[in-house]
Order: sequence, then structure tokens, then C-alpha cells
Amino acid sequence: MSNRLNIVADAHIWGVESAFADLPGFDVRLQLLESSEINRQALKSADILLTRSATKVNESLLAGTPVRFAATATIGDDHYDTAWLDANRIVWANAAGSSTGSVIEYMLALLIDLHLRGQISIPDTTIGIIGVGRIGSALAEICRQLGMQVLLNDPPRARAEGEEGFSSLEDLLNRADLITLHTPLIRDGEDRTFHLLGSERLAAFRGTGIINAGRGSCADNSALIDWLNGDASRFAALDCWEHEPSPLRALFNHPQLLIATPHIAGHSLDGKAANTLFAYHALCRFLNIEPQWRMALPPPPRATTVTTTMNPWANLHAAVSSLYPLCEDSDSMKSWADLTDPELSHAFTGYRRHYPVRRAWQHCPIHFTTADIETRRLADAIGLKLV
Ligand SMILES: NC(=O)c1ccc[n+]([C@@H]2O[C@H](COP(=O)([O-])OP(=O)(O)OC[C@H]3O[C@@H](n4cnc5c(N)ncnc54)[C@H](O)[C@@H]3O)[C@@H](O)[C@H]2O)c1
Ligand SMILES: O=C(O)[C@H](O)[C@H](O)COP(=O)(O)O
Repeated sequence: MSNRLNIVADAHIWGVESAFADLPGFDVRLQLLESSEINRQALKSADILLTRSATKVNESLLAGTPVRFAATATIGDDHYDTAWLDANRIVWANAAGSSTGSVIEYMLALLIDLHLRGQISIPDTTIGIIGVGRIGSALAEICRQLGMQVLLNDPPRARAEGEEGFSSLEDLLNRADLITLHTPLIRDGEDRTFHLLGSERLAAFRGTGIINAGRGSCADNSALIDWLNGDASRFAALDCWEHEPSPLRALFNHPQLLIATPHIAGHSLDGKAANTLFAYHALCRFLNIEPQWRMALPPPPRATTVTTTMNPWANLHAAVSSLYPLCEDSDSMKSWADLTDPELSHAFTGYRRHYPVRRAWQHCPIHFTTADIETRRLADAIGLKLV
């Protein structure tokens, strides 16, 4: 490769210019485009492609272009045709592990919110986690510390590591009160997750709550509406939707859809910055150069004081809401019910693009006015930084 390096990148990758405009030993030409502008013509002299999830990276985009490396600043890589990329010796990377903490914080804010609403009682709940990778396994550990019974379903892991500790999907659907999806989107094959939760499996589910922060199409969204309609005690909380950025209105506006968010579980500032950092490191490995870029994140916020009560869960809820007001995201999305179709997809994309700053909890000191032992234990379990 000559020293000239043509990089085409999605303009909405966090910090893209500061990370990629200057790579030691290369004369970089960085072209920032909207995802809708990334097409074969735009790549006709590109060596490197950096995307988010909106760009489908496959034969029809890359065939005949000089692109030799493509990275997505996301964990999910279902928009990459990895078999075709491998077969054509185009090196690719995702940002596996980057925003795990952000998704966990979304999940904890959600579980604590559901508890405070009286929808679940955390210590009395059996949670079924489908997809026990980085996110699912970290979540499982915290859920156990919160006193939940945890069932794990992950057939690829069960095959590789042995069945012990894993449940079949049928068993999980039979025994869990609440299920949460943390699978990648896999369209074919033995481990297909496309419509993993379809009408038959939903009919077999004996619990009342469903969460999806994996990928929208892992649950059949029309079947979810029917399932919610089938019993008033059922509820769901969704961050990922089929047909993003145009989710089914009848789903996100359903009265039993308690929390609706526009695919922002991984979008804490620290999560987005880590997305970029992981893609940057992957490119540095490809170019065989030492990484030099350092993320410039704003200084951590001052300590938040939380006036405590006798109820440890209420204390936890107050602290978590001060760090991540999840209901504000949900109220915003719920307010889109009457928009026209183009307005809805614009609102969905725009909300994600201009997402309010949300910091990782480890950087945000919390001061409880008085904290009983149980409040402190729970706060430690969910990763709050107490001062
Ligand atoms: N909502 C968000 O903002 C957000 C953010 C980050 C990641 N995600 C999604 O979360 C997914 C999981 O992320 P991760 O980092 O934990 O990935 P991971 O690869 O570490 O874990 C995925 C797990 O799913 C398992 N799996 C595969 N097929 C399965 C099946 N048919 N049934 C059950 N389990 C199956 C795998 O064996 C693996 O252990 C990503 O692929 C992405 O789609 C969403
Ligand atoms: O997979 C991930 O990392 C997240 O789901 C990510 O937020 C999706 O990618 P985006 O649409 O933000 O590019």
C-alpha cells in the first residue's frame, strides 16, 4: 500500500475526524459521508471504509472497489457480509466489547424502573437471558447479585462448553418470568436468531415480560403485538426494532410496551467513544502502526447527592435516574405516535444522532445522604461510584 490512504467514513461515527484524520506514516485523505451517500461510486478510490450499522457492507457495495479494510464502529455486525468479505480477502472488524457497559447500564436502569413501577419484584423474578456473550454474561452476574434467579440460553456456547449451566430455549420459556434478548442477528443456519421469538415461541412463554436490546428482528414484532394483546398482564420493553428507523407504530405506542427507546442502549458517551476506539485499534492493527489517538472525553461530572429513604430500591432508582433518565428516552419515543412515516424515521434517526450526553456510571460520583448497608450493597452490585 502506498503512503496515500483514502478513507471513507460515516460522518456520524463519534470523534471520527480526530481519530482517523492523522495516522502516523500515512498521508490520509478522510472523506466523511452520510450513510446514505456511501455507495460504490463514493468508494471508487477508497482503501478503507468505516461505517456504522446503517451501511450494508457486501458484494454490491464493494465489488470492483479498491477497499481492503472495512470496520464498523458497532458491536453488531449483521450488516456485514463477512463470508463474502473473507472470501474476497477484505479485512473487516467490528467493535466487539466496546459498548457492553452502556447496554448493561440501560438494562439495569430498566430493571430498576420496572421494579419501582411494581411491574416486577427484582429479588422474586426469574430472568431468562437469551444470548450469553459479553453482554448477557455480565448482566447475568449482576442479576444474581440483585437476588434474581437467572436462566441462560446460548446453544453455541452450550455445544462448545457443555450443557451444564445452560437451559434449552423451551425450558427457559417455560420457567422465566422475564426474558431478555442479547443475541446477534443471524439470518440462517443452526443458530438462526431471525424471529427467534415468533408466535409459536411467544405462545409457549409462560412469563409476562420481554426485553429486546439485541437486534429488532430477533423478535417478530407483529407477533409481539399479538402476544401483548393476548393478556393485559403482559408487558415489553424494546430498544431494538424491526424496520428501524421506522418501527411499527402499533408496537411502540402499545400501552403494554412500557419502555420504548430508539436503539440507544449502547449510546452512552463512553460507549460511543469506545466504539470509535475499537475501530481505530482495528485499523491500526491492519496498517501495522502503533495507536496514538487518545479519546478526549469531558471531565467527569460533580457528585450527585441523593436523599435517601428507608427503601433501598427507591434509593437505587433515585441514583440511577440521576445518571440515566431512561424514561425521558421512552417518553420521547412514545410522543412520536402521530408523526407521518417520513417524520417518524427522521425523529428516530435524529434522536440517535443528537442523543443527550450520558456518562458511564463509573465516572459519576453518587453521594447518598445516609446509606444503609443494603443500599450500599445494591449500589456496589450495579457499579455505582459511591463517595
Ligand atoms: N441495543 C444496543 O444499543 C446494542 C449495543 C451493543 C450490542 N447490541 C447487540 O447485542 C448483541 C450481543 O452483543 P455481545 O457483545 O454480547 O455479543 P457476543 O458475541 O459476545 O454474544 C452473543 C452471544 O449470543 C450467542 N448466540 C448466538 N446465536 C444464538 C442463538 N440462536 N440463541 C442464543 N444465543 C445465541 C452467542 O453464542 C454469543 O455467546 C450484538 O450482536 C448486538 O446485536 C445492541
Ligand atoms: O451493535 C451495536 O454496537 C449497537 O447496536 C449500535 O448502537 C448500533 O449501531 P449504530 O446504529 O449506532 O451505528
